[in-house]
Amino acid sequence: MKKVLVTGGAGYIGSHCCKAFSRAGWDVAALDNLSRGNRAAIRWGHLYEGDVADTPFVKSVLEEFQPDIVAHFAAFAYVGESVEHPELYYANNVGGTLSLLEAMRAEGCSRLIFSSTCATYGDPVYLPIDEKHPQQPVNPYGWSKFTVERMLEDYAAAHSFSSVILRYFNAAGCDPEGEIGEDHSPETHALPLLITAALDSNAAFFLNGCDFDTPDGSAIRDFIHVSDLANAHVAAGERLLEALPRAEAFNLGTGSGISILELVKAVEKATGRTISLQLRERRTGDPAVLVAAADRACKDLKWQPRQSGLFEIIDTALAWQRNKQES
Ligand SMILES: NC(=O)c1ccc[n+]([C@@H]2O[C@H](COP(=O)([O-])OP(=O)(O)OC[C@H]3O[C@@H](n4cnc5c(N)ncnc54)[C@H](O)[C@@H]3O)[C@@H](O)[C@H]2O)c1
Ligand SMILES: O=c1ccn([C@@H]2O[C@H](COP(=O)(O)OP(=O)(O)O[C@H]3O[C@H](CO)[C@@H](O)[C@H](O)[C@H]3O)[C@@H](O)[C@H]2O)c(=O)[nH]1
Repeated sequence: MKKVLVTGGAGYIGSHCCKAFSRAGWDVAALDNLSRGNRAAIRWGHLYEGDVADTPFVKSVLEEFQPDIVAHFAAFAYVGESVEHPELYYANNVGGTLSLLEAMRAEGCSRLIFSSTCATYGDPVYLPIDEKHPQQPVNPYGWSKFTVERMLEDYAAAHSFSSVILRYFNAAGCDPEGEIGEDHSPETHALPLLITAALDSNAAFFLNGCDFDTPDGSAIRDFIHVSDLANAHVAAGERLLEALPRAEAFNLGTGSGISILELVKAVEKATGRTISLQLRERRTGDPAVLVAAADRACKDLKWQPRQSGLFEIIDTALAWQRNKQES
């Protein structure tokens, strides 16, 4: 049986990937320190509880589980926090990944899927953004992920590492079967906060800037359903088993941009409620528009977003949040 070790497997995207790999017949184990994840999200395979930066621990996990590949999600992932505390991002995202790579090298495991981001591109110089677009991050989070991408290219050249770098646009939505979802504390992402503002009449949604150079003044993002992202990882895993020592990058998005104000209206429509909207300053490090060209993933990974219609994204996220409120 093919085996995948999922770092960050108790987190939002990592847990959905554990489910997708398991469904596809892989033996799955998660490695997570639960700093930002949830034990309840571990439903497919064993949890090795610990830190990716703990090299002896990671080596012992690799030795015991003997994965064919590692899917590396464990990281800090908030743009705003990275601007205020860059040290956390360089330590965990860059330092943690370096420790992981060294543990893998010591144990003879040389295939990795890496969770990267459209935040490595910075402010777009053309749209939609393809993989050849210049990478000029505008926040420390983006720089931390860009640095790891460079590390993976160097490890491919020097140490025969094979990696697939997946640059996600905005992950959203929840498992359509309701088994897992998005559970951050505190939550900072636009869609779950909008749903909370719709369901709870005491909550408001704070719009970060309405003076972007976009048709309605709010930022535009490319929302991709988390289950579509998960399926791309399974395709990447299969490709890695055959791969040459190189680092290949793929964008994962839909190619359609949605403004945050359009998202507000769509959540109001889905819930039948009015959202109390308050304006505040732009968040530092926030590009106006991020929209993907994902043709390379469609061609080489034979991947298509199939569940990323806005209705489906909101519907699955809403079902998850309603269920959480009731339990
Ligand atoms: N959410 C998005 O829209 C998005 C977009 C692009 C890229 N990404 C990337 O995808 C990955 C997953 O994002 P997410 O939204 O699921 O985040 P998340 O915070 O829900 O999950 C991250 C998981 O990693 C764990 N973790 C963090 N540091 C660790 C460490 N040092 N050792 C062990 N475990 C550790 C946390 O406990 C958590 O369970 C991240 O690498 C993120 O940068 C996310
Ligand atoms: O209360 C809020 C929350 C968000 N936003 C705005 O909504 C947009 C989307 O924000 P958010 O949902 O926080 O996503 P991003 O900041 O785009 O970051 C996510 O998407 C990135 C890719 O774009 C990933 O790299 C990150 O890990 C992930 O957190 C941004 O313009 C935010 O300023 C608000 O206006 N109010």
